[in-house]
Amino acid sequence: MITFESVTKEYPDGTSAVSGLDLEIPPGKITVLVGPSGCGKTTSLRMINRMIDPTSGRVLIDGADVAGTNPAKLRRGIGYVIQNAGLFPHRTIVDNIATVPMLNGESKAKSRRTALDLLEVVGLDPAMARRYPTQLSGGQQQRVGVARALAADPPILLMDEPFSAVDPVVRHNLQEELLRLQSQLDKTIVFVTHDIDEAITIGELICVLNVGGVLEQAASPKELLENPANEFVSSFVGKDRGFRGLSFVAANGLTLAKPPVILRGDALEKSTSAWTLMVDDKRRPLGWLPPEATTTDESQPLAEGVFSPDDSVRRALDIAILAPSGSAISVDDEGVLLGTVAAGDIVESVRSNGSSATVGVTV
Ligand SMILES: Nc1ncnc2c1ncn2[C@@H]1O[C@H](COP(=O)(O)OP(=O)(O)OP(=O)(O)O)[C@@H](O)[C@H]1O
Repeated sequence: MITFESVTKEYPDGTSAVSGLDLEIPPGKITVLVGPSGCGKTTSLRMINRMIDPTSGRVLIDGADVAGTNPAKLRRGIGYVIQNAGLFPHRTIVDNIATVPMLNGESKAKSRRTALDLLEVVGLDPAMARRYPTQLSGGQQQRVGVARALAADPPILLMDEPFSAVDPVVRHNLQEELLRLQSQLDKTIVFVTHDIDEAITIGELICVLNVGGVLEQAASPKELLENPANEFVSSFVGKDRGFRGLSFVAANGLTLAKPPVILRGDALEKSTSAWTLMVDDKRRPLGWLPPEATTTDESQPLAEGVFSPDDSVRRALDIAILAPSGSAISVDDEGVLLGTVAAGDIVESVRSNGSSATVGVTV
């Protein structure tokens, strides 16, 4: 548990970066500090590892005031990841990652073995170990940054806009990767971003800060979308919070229809006015056949994907909107067809169960 007790930070020029921050950051979860530029996110984060000391108030880790711990020692137990990874340019990837274990007294050989293992953990080919940072893409460097922060196996990980410098696709992959890692590692992660979408994707607790380091709301993503505490939070969360709220509604309650189905290889007996789903011999969906199709060669691949009952209504609606047929296909764990649901029926289902902002309803 990381606790901020009435923490204030005023810089020597009089800037009030954080004022009277009271916050409890739970262990083993991802807590996101989010807010507009200059609201004191980085300042708050850096007060945890004493890169910055508060002007008044206390930051406690498991009840102990960090002010009583030697900063260098403190930082070796707290991983730190920043934008652009901040790798040492003249060290190879393996040596970048091995730095902290070596500082902690591990032998070079053992530290390098740890580093190679971590490359795999963060999804990088160990063959990259001998390269230098500039020989990696931005996303790969960011993964190395995460591996380096994990190298001493610290219980706490501080991440300051770690994925901001990469393109949206890589960013999405890195977010997914972080969630996958966290499901195995259970670290206490404090993550700074100015992007509310990123906060909602990865955060278990989201702390919305206003300029001057004022905490406007600390809540789960679902709670934040459902009940923004005030005007500032609701405008920061965005106008489409109703749609985003569907991320927290399970798709398992949607009523599925049985679409017309044709087996791959079978001849079309008669043309139909409806979209027909082509399946394989195990009833796994392969593609949509347009109305009036005369041959299965006209089938359109399922580029938009399929959803499972464990997915969210948002995912189902997204698929339905993108699908040429206007319907989303649901499959079981083996990829076998369960049924389909049209975009309009998804919306109707949500509406009849209350507005989508009333997340948590089972449709
Ligand atoms: N060393 C400093 N001296 C004076 N003022 C500073 C210093 N560092 C930060 N500030 C100011 O403190 C306020 C909070 O800065 P901070 O970097 O914590 O914000 P942030 O929310 O992380 O912003 P961003 O999203 O733009 O990175 C800002 O007004 C900033 O200009």
